[in-house]
Amino acid sequence: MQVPAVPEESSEHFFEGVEKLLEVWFDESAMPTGDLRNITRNQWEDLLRHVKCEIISFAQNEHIDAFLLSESSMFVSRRRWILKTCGTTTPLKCLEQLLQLAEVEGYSVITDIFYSRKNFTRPEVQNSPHKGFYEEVTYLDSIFPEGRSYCLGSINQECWYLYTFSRPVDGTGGELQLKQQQLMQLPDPVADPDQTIEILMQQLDNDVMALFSKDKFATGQEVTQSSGIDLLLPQMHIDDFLFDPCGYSMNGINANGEYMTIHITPEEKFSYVSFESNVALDNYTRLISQVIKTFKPGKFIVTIFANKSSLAYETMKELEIEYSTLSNWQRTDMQCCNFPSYNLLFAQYSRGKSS
Ligand SMILES: C[S@+](CC[C@H](N)C(=O)[O-])C[C@H]1O[C@@H](n2cnc3c(N)ncnc32)[C@H](O)[C@@H]1O
Repeated sequence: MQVPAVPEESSEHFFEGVEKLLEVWFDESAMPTGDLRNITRNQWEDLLRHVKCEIISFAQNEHIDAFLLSESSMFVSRRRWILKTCGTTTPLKCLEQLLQLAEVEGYSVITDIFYSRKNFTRPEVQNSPHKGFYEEVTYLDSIFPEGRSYCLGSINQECWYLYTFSRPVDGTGGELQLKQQQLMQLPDPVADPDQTIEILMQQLDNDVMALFSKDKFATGQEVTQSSGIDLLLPQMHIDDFLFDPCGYSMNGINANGEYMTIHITPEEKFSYVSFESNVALDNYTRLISQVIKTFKPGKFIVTIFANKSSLAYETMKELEIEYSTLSNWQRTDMQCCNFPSYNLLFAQYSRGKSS
């Protein structure tokens, strides 16, 4: 596979590892036989032209299609679409085409949308409508007038932006449908996994980052095994890619339709690693520790979205113990938010001076 060359944003080499993450869920009640996976590869390629990225690899199972992109990943399941792209890509620009393609599948109502990203390292090199969060919100508001936008963390230092809209659960379908289901003893229609953890890491260990380069390994598969990425969630079927001269991306999918995805920008001056998964665990503390031990960041952000209220709070309590004042980690921020159908944990850590 011929991967396009990294776009030069200025004479000094720089790559923005920080991704823009877009997740859209469609209402299936009007079209129970609808399926976003009927959208063809050509249609996805056409849609991704608006984003300015390309498909470089593909894997699937009976629940989920996983595309590895020249700038990160796209996951397609029956009624949920996820696009994660880095660099100077423009993911919001494909939204209107996505809605048209979904409508052909019978999906005309969105139940949830999440758009999120960490603050960029170099916002000035981004393209419209991603030149700033206000511009992104204005663009999203023109499509989803009821969306809400938030900033977690410190607006003048490290932060994480979120734009979200959830269709209210009211008599127009949600609550009524649920009551009818309970009366008829039908299973909950929301069978798809409904939690997402992201760990966004920076200032990574040089020796670990040196692994993700063509100097050390020829293929993604070799570096997946040597780095220990294959041990993080062992049930995942992995599709990986090692960029030339450096850089790494992987998608993992399992038999339950859950996914994981890791993207690595190893260049020392702007090193960045992201880990994301919707794997259902009762508590994420062990997974977080394993990811941190694998990549050895100098600072990281954790976000957990879950519609099970206990999950975010339990993990929050344990994180407080694991990364307490007794360890070398300093918690710079921690916030917990209740949204209409989800709870969100946001926590930010950096290594203490002594470590
Ligand atoms: C696509 S990967 C992973 C991006 C991801 N968002 C992350 O976490 O950093 C980006 C890394 O691959 C390198 N790279 C090499 N060739 C590339 C290409 N054709 N397109 C994008 N990145 C490339 C970049 O310099 C960077 O280190």
